[in-house]
Amino acid sequence: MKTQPSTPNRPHLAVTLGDPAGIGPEVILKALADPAIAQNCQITLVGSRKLLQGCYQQLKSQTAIADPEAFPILDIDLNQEAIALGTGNAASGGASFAYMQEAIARTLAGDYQAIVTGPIAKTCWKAAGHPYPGQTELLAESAQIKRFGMLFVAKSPHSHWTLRTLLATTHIPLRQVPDALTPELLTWKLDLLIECLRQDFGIETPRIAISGLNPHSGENGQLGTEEKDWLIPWIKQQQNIHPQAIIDGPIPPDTLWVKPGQAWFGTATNAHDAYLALYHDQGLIPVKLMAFDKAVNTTIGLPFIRTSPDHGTAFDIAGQGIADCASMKSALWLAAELGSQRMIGGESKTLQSK
Ligand SMILES: NC(=O)c1ccc[n+]([C@@H]2O[C@H](COP(=O)([O-])OP(=O)(O)OC[C@H]3O[C@@H](n4cnc5c(N)ncnc54)[C@H](O)[C@@H]3O)[C@@H](O)[C@H]2O)c1
Ligand SMILES: N[C@H](C(=O)O)[C@H](O)COP(=O)(O)O
Repeated sequence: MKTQPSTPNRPHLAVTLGDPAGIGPEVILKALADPAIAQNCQITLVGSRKLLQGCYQQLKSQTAIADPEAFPILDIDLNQEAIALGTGNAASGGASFAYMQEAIARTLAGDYQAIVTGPIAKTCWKAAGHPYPGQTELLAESAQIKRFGMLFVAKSPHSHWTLRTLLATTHIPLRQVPDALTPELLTWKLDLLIECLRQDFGIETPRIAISGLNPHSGENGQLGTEEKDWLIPWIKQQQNIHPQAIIDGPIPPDTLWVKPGQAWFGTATNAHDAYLALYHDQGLIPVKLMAFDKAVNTTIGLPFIRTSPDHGTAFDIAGQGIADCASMKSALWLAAELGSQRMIGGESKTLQSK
């Protein structure tokens, strides 16, 4: 398939279908039923044409859904017979991995400015012989990037305030978290976050809140010593290193989320521009509680833009036509917005009809 060149300020997005047994194809076609998205970017679908057509035929009578033939399709048809909606397996994992590989290779070759990924199941990748912790790590490895981050971005429909949460550690067992957290790790995660807030979100003097690890941030060593031993001195050091940023913390991990919760519902105006959570569920429980239907998983530090919905494959509802496409829509919007900003050299550009 020949790819079209990107037109000025209208970035070209490669949209991978995710696990073909999950809700990825459904939420992508539902999101693309909104014509405003394609006004602001070019879309190429990466995955099985047959699967997309099947999804469209099955759901077109019951819901607003885009005809996949309205978009270029990079057709990758792999062992279709072994794939059953709602049951992820090695075949579905192998297919979603192949979609990603193709999208990444073409993006690195310059065909696309961004990759928007449908959800995959890590167990299915493992069953197919690809034991990556997630798509994030495959993207970073393929781009030969060692320093990258998982940032969740969600715009409140109530107040229009934006919640940004970076996870310092991601897909590791909880038991390993305290050992994985080091001043070195947090230093480059914070550097990456500050750079991203400036470059992609136009926030020159970002206010960042950093979570503690232990209950009440250790209560002066009584409930855990990481804060006293190194986190508090490290934060003081970072405040000196980054005079153009305001860095607060460690804030006790429970109360950290009170202000963003209020800002989300419009009852506080002084929440931080970004939050650095120390582990996966410390950051993602509040994000998904507030914004499961809005949040976008963004990989920062890559040479291209990557966004994804915050939800997973939802095998339990695949094929029923009831999957909510709002998070996928937000992922497409954010990729288009960040892509067009980078194309015009970092100047902010508001998208049409958002
Ligand atoms: N972007 C990604 O690739 C991504 C993100 C999160 C989880 N995952 C993976 O997905 C798999 C399943 O994870 P899980 O069960 O923890 O989370 P999940 O998000 O797939 O499902 C959690 C619950 O939310 C519901 N749900 C999810 N998305 C929905 C939508 N758009 N509309 C309506 N209901 C929705 C599901 O039906 C389920 O009840 C795992 O393998 C996980 O690693 C992938
Ligand atoms: N931790 C993410 C979430 O819960 O939404 C998700 O699993 C990310 O996975 P990828 O690395 O595949 O984007």
